[in-house]
Amino acid sequence: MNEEQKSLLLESSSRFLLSQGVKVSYGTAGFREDASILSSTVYRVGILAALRSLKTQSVIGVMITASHNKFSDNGVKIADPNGGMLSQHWEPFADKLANAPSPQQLLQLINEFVEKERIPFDGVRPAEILLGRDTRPSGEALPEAARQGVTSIVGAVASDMGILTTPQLHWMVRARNKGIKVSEQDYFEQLTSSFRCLMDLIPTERKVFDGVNDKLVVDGANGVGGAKLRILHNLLNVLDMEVRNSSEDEGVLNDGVGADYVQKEKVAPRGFGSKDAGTRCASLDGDADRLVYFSVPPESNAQIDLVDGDKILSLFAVFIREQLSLLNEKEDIKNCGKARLGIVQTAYANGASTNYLKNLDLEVNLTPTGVKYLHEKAAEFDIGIYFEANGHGTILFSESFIEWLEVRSNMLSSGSKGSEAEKAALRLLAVSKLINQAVGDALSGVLLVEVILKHMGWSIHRWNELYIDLPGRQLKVKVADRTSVVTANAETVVVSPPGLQEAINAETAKYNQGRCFVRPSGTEDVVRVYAEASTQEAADTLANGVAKLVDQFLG
Ligand SMILES: CC(=O)N[C@H]1[C@@H](OP(=O)(O)O)O[C@H](CO)[C@@H](O)[C@@H]1O
Ligand SMILES: [Mg+2]
Repeated sequence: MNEEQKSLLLESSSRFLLSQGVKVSYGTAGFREDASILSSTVYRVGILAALRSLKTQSVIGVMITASHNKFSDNGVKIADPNGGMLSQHWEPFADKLANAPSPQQLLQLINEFVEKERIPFDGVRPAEILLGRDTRPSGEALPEAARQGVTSIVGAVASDMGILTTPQLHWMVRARNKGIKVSEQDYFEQLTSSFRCLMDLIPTERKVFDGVNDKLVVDGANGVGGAKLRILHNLLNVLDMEVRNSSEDEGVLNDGVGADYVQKEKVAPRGFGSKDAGTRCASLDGDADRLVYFSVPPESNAQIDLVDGDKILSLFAVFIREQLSLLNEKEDIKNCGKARLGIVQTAYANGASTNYLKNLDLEVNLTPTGVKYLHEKAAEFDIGIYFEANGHGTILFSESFIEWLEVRSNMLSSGSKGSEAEKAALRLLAVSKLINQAVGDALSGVLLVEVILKHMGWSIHRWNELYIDLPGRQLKVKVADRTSVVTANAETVVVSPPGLQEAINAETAKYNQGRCFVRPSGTEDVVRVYAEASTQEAADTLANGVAKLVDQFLG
């Protein structure tokens, strides 16, 4: 770094001093804190993004959101060149940068990192950053802090893309680096055209819908997703859809609404009740990267029927598998049998979903919690489908498989127009354009679920009956130091403290179909306990028993 660069950094960072006593961490999904203390963090993430852009010589994204956290929080995360999460390799530097106590120490850190990573400054393409934010009022001022961070690197440019869902921003970064147009209109255009293509390819004999009514009602968590879904709905003009909880005029963001609340509490969000009994309902989270479905029972105090991320994954897997087997039926393209379809879940996936998928002869992989791990694993397959139980997930298509599909669909259409194999190839191509290839995206997820249900002729109840969830319970245990819990085998086994896993095993063995694991949360200061068993009562007792063990070993 030359002297001009150093003095620019010193000068601008003196305007964003760290609040006293604040220690932030990049965590599972970026920095999240009370919005009032975030401007220095966002400023520093601006610097980080510009450095990442120089290093990768690509466009980088900065998204200001705290997803499902409470209204008064906000947060910031980075989208890497392919639209995915920030490389894990850079996370320790992100932590150090955000916590550097003074401008001088900040400068020293940056200088050392630039040397170590050999970040090029001269004679290279200047850094370019896309900024996005959700609808939180605290997000109005924060993009300016990010912009000042970005422009404290000489020549760097920040483009403010305005209010977006997290997946829209990730989509734009990915598209920009592939040389594709990146406006919000382009995003909507890609989603609507691929959705229409899938609708046109629905087999005519299946167009009968076995549900009582075909209407979908969506809970927008009073966040950014509801308003965007309304736009999409108007553009499509073919879906019978009502969007509720779509802005702060209707209620507080994430307060008794949203996918996180619905999935964790297993209750209907505010604004939904027995009047919706039997109707297909869905819920987005605060920044619209998670999606769950549910239906409300007629009795007002009964539990909702939750159709979670595992079941969305299963629906997608059934559909993709059907298309691959249609392709296989065509004698001359048996090669597609080589297409590797992989499923990726975490240990939180309901055991019944994993059994169901394995019984379909699918390869199921487990990774640690956090989308960055699932995404990485799914990218190893020709088609990789990943979902967390909480509704964050997507379907990844490898570049080579897409090329193969394009060639095949062209060959097929010259030979046998309108064959089943050709339609299957076209459907898979349309899915690859509809479903977000960068991150889980509730808007594209809703459209894909809706069109697959129509394709299958399934109601939400038929879909929910793919398998019956095993009763489960999740608990949080507050301990002195959660980092003293060390796990292995995709977080299913505790290796430290010694003796804890043996005690968990002994407890779990007492229960029919018992399964239990514990791990330190990456976003909250707690150890999480997850238990499953053949009855709800047994799952509850197992979870409570293991929570006590955690307390005894670590309390
Ligand atoms: C059990 C659970 O839902 N864990 C969530 C939660 O992570 P924890 O590390 O468990 O706090 O937040 C992550 C980020 O949103 C999400 O990826 C993950 O699935
Ligand atoms: Mg989210």
